[in-house]
Amino acid sequence: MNTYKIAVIEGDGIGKEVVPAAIEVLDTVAKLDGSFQFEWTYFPWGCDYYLEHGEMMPEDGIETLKQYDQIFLGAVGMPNIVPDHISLWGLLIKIRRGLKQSINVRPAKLLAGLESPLKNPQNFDITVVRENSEGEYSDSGGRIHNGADEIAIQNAIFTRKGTERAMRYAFELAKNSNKHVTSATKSNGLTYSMPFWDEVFEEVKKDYPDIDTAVNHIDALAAFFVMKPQAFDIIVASNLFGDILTDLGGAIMGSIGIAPAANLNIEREYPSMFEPVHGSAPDIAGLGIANPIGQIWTGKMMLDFLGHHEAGARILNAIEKTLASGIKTGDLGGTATLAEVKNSIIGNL
Ligand SMILES: NC(=O)C1=CN([C@@H]2O[C@H](COP(=O)(O)OP(=O)(O)OC[C@H]3O[C@@H](n4cnc5c(N)ncnc54)[C@H](O)[C@@H]3O)[C@@H](O)[C@H]2O)C=CC1
Ligand SMILES: CC(=O)C(=O)O
Ligand SMILES: [K+]
Ligand SMILES: [Mn+2]
Repeated sequence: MNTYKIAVIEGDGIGKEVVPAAIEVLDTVAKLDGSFQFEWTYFPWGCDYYLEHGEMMPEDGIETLKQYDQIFLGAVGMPNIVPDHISLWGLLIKIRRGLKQSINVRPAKLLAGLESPLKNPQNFDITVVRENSEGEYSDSGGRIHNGADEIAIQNAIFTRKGTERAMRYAFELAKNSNKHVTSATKSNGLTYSMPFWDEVFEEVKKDYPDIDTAVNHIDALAAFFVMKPQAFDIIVASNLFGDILTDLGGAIMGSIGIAPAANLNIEREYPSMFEPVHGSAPDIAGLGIANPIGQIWTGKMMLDFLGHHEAGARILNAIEKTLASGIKTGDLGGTATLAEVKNSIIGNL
């Protein structure tokens, strides 16, 4: 019997609701499978912790996390109490970088039983490979002067290593699944980073002569997500472009509340972190009405990463069955509670 030691960080807002629900689902599927089990260790890190301790996680938090196989996280952020850049850089982004989770994989596909807000959604099935360690998410810059003279500078960092790594990951995914790769650029507006991005893409694609490629500016790409999402397979995008595009990916599925994600340490040197696309949703936190599917599907991605593809497929099937039977939370136009959706998924397992 394999025992996986998982560090659990529920975080803030609806993270505290959707994570326990997903853990119940994962424990159920483990029992049914019989070949593995989870050992969950909870860390109370987040904005409440910050109010008490003045930091989002302890100083040795990254070292602590290294002792676990994987990390299962909900969401971080309570913007009315802690400024978002402090909470995210103090926990979420600190872990992504500290544990070299350089790739963020975010699928978006039409699920059975779900109505897309698109009028005519074809059977789209997209995987966004988001560069997760650098790019526009940067703490390089500064603010000087006050009032009318005030200046803010935010640098974007693009290294050859990081750029190439994300692109190669996308091409490898495409190679193994007979798909094509689209690069998200904006080299008409950004004069250094995105021309560099385009050059690296041209170089990397030479190593994959059998894989079809396309290059789209991110603005047009966003429009195509609405008009013809079926045109895409694998998309490789910078940190910020991938961030924005994957909320849109959630939206065209039906809700960002169902969109899953995986922050991968592809070298498997440190734990990876599995957390859904959505944030802490302060507007609905504590009401028991959040959609747990994003977190549950994220659990499926963790199972896939651990090599339990059959157990993972079971979860997605159970999710689709629940949706097809009309049990949906408010974000999907339904009236079910979080608990009702979770219990239905467990029943379908
Ligand atoms: N990875 C993370 O931990 C992320 C954290 N955040 C943080 O979350 C906080 C709120 O950010 P927002 O921009 O409002 O984004 P958000 O994703 O938390 O919420 C956007 C909208 O989607 C809805 N929503 C999100 N997840 C849902 C779910 N599972 N079920 C039903 N409805 C859901 C919310 O109710 C809200 O109306 C901020 O502090 C932000 O920094 C935002 C995005 C990612
Ligand atoms: C912070 C955020 O929105 C994300 O990483 O998806
Ligand atoms: K999240
Ligand atoms: Mn985001």
